[in-house]
Amino acid sequence: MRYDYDVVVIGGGPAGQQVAYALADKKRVLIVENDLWGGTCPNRGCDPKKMLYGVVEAKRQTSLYQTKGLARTAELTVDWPAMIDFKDSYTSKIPGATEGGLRQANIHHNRGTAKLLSNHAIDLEGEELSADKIIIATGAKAAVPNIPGAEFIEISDDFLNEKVFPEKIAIIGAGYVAIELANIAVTAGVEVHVFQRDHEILKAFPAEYTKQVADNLIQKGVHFHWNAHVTRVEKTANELEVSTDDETVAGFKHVYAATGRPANVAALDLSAAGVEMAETGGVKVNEYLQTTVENIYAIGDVAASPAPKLTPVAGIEGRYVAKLISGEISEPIHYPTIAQLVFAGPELGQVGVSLDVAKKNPAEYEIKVYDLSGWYTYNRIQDVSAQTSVVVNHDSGMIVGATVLATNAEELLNYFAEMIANGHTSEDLNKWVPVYPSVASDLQYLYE
Ligand SMILES: Cc1cc2nc3c(=O)[nH]c(=O)nc-3n(C[C@H](O)[C@H](O)[C@H](O)COP(=O)(O)OP(=O)(O)OC[C@H]3O[C@@H](n4cnc5c(N)ncnc54)[C@H](O)[C@@H]3O)c2cc1C
Ligand SMILES: NC(=O)c1ccc[n+]([C@@H]2O[C@H](COP(=O)([O-])OP(=O)(O)OC[C@H]3O[C@@H](n4cnc5c(N)ncnc54)[C@H](O)[C@@H]3O)[C@@H](O)[C@H]2O)c1
Repeated sequence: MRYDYDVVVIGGGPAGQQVAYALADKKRVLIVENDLWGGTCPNRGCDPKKMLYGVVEAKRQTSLYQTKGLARTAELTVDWPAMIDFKDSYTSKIPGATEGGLRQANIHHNRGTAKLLSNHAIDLEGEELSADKIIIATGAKAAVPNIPGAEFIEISDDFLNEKVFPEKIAIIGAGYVAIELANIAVTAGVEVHVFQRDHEILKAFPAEYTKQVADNLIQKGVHFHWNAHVTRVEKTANELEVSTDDETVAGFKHVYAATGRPANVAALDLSAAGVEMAETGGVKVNEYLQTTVENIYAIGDVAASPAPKLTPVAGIEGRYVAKLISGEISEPIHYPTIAQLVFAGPELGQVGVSLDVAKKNPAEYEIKVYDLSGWYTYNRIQDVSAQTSVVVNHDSGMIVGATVLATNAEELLNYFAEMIANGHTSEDLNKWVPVYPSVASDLQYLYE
């Protein structure tokens, strides 16, 4: 049977693009996108978020040097509209540049919403196209609680595009998105209220560290409403009111939902091809990222794979499926060490064996806690609360996990990720001469 394409990729985000580029020279590939080429990460996720984070972090880090040689004659303030313009100067180029890249690589690409018609056919805006293999890479979409007033609730996409200083906002949820947006807003001078249904934030991270993140945000001025089940949002004149079981808080300019990002499958009509969803959410996949239909794969945020939903993971899954399809490999996917980090000023990140796992297996692991404020770099930048907990394997003596809460924690965490992934020991550290003084040269303190 001759199909129109060897491979049709649905979704032009980080996951879908990796497959398309990796197979461009080997297969007849079509990639389709119904919104912004580039997907969530560069248009309305990681990259624009970090543009705003950079601005507010500059403000916070400047304040660390107060009384240490940096005198402030006027208050440093965030100019919200200028900050959003700065972000737009980056994001506005993304869809065009992404499409240009596909064109240059001679990858067939079409705009439109794809819908499955069978296991070998899709409908693209009324046109039927057939393919030997179909890759579902449609990402995830923010969930909005189904409560009275849901029509007034916005999501992170809206926050990142808000041109007017928002004065007072409510955020429902306390996961990654909520904490990162709350930090940006409060540092920019916005009154921020976070409504969380229990008394925990950032559940993927160890509680002793997330408590510190919450305390830092409270110190910056965030109002946490714990055990708060938001029951309705009402509009009064130009303001919004948020009601929970216990209270009503008024005066909000915006109410944002940050209550998770379920798989984006609404338009796909998965059942037409026999593709099933996993009970936990996401498109059900096996260890080859195959869905319940042999020739249809799911990758990135849309897939119910066991890895965290992050851009580098979308890339790994995309490259894996491309190699599988081109016959370069035949083994199940193997995920390397994956570092995760919340940009919360200071940042909280973890990699490798978690503290929870280490605590449950004391015969195997030892946890070493380091007060980083004594390390040269953290003393120099005056981050007096910087800390890391390192998990060491008793038998090998090697570092197998780390949690870091510090300014620019991503740097230290990336070194830990490298050490863990490659099984580096203290002797290996002595084999290179990093720039002195720097975070890398500070690593010697781990073995003193
Ligand atoms: C606010 C925010 C901040 C984030 N920060 C980080 C971070 O700092 N670090 C990190 O690693 N990750 C971060 N993430 C997560 C990261 O953005 C995702 O993990 C990543 O974008 C997943 O890539 P993907 O290709 O699977 O999905 P997406 O990037 O969502 O791409 C899927 C694409 O498919 C398209 N599509 C959907 N349905 C159809 C259809 N039927 N037909 C055609 N096209 C369709 C969509 O329009 C979209 O462009 C963040 C996410 C958010 C929301
Ligand atoms: N720095 C990063 O790498 C980064 C940043 C942002 C997002 N992301 C990715 O995006 C994913 C989605 O982020 P997220 O913050 O939307 O989800 P999340 O799963 O991290 O957090 C969801 C939060 O919403 C709460 N919640 C869920 N349903 C609720 C309801 N009905 N009412 C009240 N609260 C409710 C949960 O208790 C939790 O606090 C993350 O898991 C991560 O993979 C990564």
